Amino acid sequence: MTDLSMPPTVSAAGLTLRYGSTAALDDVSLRLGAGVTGLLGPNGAGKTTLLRVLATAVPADRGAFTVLGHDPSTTAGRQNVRRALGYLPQMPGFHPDFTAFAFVDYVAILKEMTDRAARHREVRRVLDEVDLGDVRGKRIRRLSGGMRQRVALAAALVGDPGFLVLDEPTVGLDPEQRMRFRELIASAGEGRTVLLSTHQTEDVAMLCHRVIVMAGGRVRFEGTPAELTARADGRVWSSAERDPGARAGWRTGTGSFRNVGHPPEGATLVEPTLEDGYLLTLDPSDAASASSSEVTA
Ligand SMILES: Nc1ncnc2c1ncn2[C@@H]1O[C@H](COP(=O)(O)OP(=O)(O)OP(=O)(O)O)[C@@H](O)[C@H]1O
Repeated sequence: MTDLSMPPTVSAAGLTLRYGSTAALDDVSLRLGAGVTGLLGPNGAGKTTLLRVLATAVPADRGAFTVLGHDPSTTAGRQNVRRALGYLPQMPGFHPDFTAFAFVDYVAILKEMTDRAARHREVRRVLDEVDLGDVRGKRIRRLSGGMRQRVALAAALVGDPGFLVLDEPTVGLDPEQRMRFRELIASAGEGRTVLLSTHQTEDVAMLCHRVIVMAGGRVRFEGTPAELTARADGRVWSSAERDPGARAGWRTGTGSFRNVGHPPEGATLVEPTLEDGYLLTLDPSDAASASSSEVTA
């Protein structure tokens, strides 16, 4: 479990990054501890930008952060952050003619593993860890989408980094592959800090200890998945017809409507999901939600 009474492994304060008039990051502060933290937000919320800043791929205009005590504002500190880091970017750029082994080996060379025998042992170890030991000699273009994502995860795991940054790793995977990937992320989160950006609220509900919601470059919520779900307590109800007062409402498989918003007097309340809490947190017209989702950390 993430225990934030322990010193955080990653700590950021006031991160701000603008692209022209767009604030991709607007005064973002956060603390991450061991375990998997989910990062949710709509398209353009700033998730990828935050991950790229924390992975030292792009510098912030303002603000500061540390990873496992290393401060990337100096050259030496940045090098130490990179050594402590595994990064699975949104579009892992692998050459399709590489074999899985050759690609991960290439990443290991970039990670300064100069001893060939030790490096090859490490490449075999991480490929075994993601269950690709049997296909390590196969060319990447002959692997399925799920296997390619596992190759990218293996590359991120080279050197056993203490901080793992995963940018939408389950996008485009079928349910079975996604489930397999969840297992791998969960085991990767044992004893290390993982920040997982995703559009899948299910991923967050099933595997994260903590969740951060971003929108418009700002952190809108930070807490546990149960706390995010609880934001929709008393806000989801069923009805025979679509309730015109609902923020969202749809007919379910049973024929009744499921509504999210402010229920009318006497409504039949139903159990909320994490997705309901997430949607209400994002709703700018929802005053109750907006005020209590303010993050002070
Ligand atoms: N290199 C760039 N140049 C200009 N604008 C950018 C650049 N990178 C990001 N942005 C803008 O910054 C904002 C945040 O983008 P970002 O990719 O971080 O969002 P996101 O939450 O990861 O979105 P998605 O879920 O679609 O990946 C968006 O408005 C985006 O258009």
